[in-house]
Amino acid sequence: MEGGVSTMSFEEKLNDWQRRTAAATDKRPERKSEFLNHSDIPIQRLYTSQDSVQSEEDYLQRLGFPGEYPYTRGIQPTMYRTRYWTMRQYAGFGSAEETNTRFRYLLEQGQTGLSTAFDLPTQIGYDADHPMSVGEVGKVGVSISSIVDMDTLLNQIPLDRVSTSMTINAPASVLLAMYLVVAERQGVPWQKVSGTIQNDILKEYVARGTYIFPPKPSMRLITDIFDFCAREVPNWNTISISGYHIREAGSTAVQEVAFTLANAIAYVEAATKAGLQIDNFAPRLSFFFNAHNDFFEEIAKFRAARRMWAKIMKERFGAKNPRSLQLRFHTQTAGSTLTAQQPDNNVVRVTVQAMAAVLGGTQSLHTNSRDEALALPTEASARLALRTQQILAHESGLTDTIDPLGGSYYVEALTDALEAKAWQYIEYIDGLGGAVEAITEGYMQQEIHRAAYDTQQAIERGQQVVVGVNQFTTAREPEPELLRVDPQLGRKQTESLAKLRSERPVEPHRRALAKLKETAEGTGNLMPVVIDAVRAYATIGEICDVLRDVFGEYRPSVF
Ligand SMILES: C[C@H](C(=O)O)C(=O)SCCNC(=O)CCNC(=O)[C@H](O)C(C)(C)COP(=O)(O)OP(=O)(O)OC[C@H]1O[C@@H](n2cnc3c(N)ncnc32)[C@H](O)[C@@H]1OP(=O)(O)O
Repeated sequence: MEGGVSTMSFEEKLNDWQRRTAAATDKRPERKSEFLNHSDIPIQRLYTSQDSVQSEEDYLQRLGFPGEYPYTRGIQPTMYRTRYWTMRQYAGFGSAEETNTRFRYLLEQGQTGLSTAFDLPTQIGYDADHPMSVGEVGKVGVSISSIVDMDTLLNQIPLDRVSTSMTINAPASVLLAMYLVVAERQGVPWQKVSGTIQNDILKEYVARGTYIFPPKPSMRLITDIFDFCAREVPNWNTISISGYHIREAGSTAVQEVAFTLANAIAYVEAATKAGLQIDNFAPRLSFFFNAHNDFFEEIAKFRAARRMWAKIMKERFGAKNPRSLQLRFHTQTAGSTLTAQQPDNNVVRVTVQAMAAVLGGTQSLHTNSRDEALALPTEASARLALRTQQILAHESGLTDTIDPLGGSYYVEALTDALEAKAWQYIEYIDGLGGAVEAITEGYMQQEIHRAAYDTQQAIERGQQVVVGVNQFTTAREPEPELLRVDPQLGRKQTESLAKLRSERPVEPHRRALAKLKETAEGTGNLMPVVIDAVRAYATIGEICDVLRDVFGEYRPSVF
């Protein structure tokens, strides 16, 4: 020290602080000997400029400006200053009529997009009157067997103004066909229709389970949709490549990003191999991520995923259209973190998770309802979940500047760390021959199971606190009011299907299914023939049965 002015460099001062602090912890130890997040990334005591952006050049390379490559700070130049994310609550139960009522209620309450939950029979391509459907009709979502149900579901919903997401995978082409036929009946041109189908079969094999066909024909169905929509339904998001379910199955945040992007690479490869031009279909690929509990890790995850996708599309696939490089994603708060105990605590969890999604730059958001660990949400709890988003958008100030946590020493360091670890997985999966191979061998499944097991152990040992479950428990609380699905629905749907089958014109129906079979056996695009089958009142079960006959069914190995 000379004249009171320190001559120590920043680094020396920092090292000095580290030494002094470490010495102090000898007397008063920190809560844990090591702070590791769920992805096994060590969390330092302190982050400084040394861990973050190093220079203006480094900033331009790694962060860039919003709306510009590599999109770390967001895909839109103005983000929420121009338009909030779409508030898109996942909803559906019972009959098409009941779900239509819920849809219209949510829109009246200020929701800005729709998202459809289908029941299990619909998701695996069985009609409501199939023996496999008994006991499941309308349970986890709405029951849709034919265009008649779809017409009711979308009654008085203006399809040229409201965008609709449909969580449908193996039979995605059938539900998309139904949606387009309803639009046609409403007089809305397909050019004006917008929405998303999940259509992500690879994660069904890995984590979610509603597959029908083996990988090869499934990839064909998906590629056919990319191709058809690029020409006929240009505003339709043809796939929602989902890390959400991978995370719900117990993966880490790093695995969620890595496996999702590995699956996305497989879809792009399948489509380019089928002769599609990358910049024709890539702008309509979309993503779906989980917003879990670790606030900063989640924000970093979204930012890392965006940067990685931009690099993958530019460097690996040579995409030129900026829209092909932009990772656009929907987020849902983590269902697996909701607890049946003390359900009001879930409102707090959901708020924190939703904040992470917003600070991570999501395009669309579902906030879970407080009672979802117990049943499908009641109207009141669905409204509260929507209000949570509205409060974040309109009251919190989170939306007034772009990427408010950009430049945070910690968030930037964590973004880099997540990215580095996710690339390691992607390289490993490339080495196995890609995502389809990795899934067939059970690699992703085993990695997820290992992470899920570790979490469960940590919770059971009390190392990971779940408020109200393994700490801060209370005596039993009163049961909240729950939504119950009409137990008579299966019978009612069976009756209406019998009526449809007896009233529809026989010949067009027969011809449409014969044409579908012929096309499935050949190589033509399946979308136009599925649409014709829907127009001829073929049901989802009938269409999927034709495809089952030609394609066979997927039987998973046990991992
Ligand atoms: C758990 C459960 C289960 O397992 O069953 C599930 O799966 S539930 C799964 C539920 N899944 C979902 O709900 C998936 C939802 N996904 C989507 O909505 C989509 O795929 C999405 C993520 C791309 C979001 O699409 P979106 O239409 O809501 O939002 P977008 O961001 O595309 O915005 C709509 C239009 O506004 C434009 N726009 C947006 N923000 C700005 C801005 N700041 N400045 C200028 N323009 C803007 C966009 O470019 C776009 O126009 P243009 O189009 O012209 O560019």
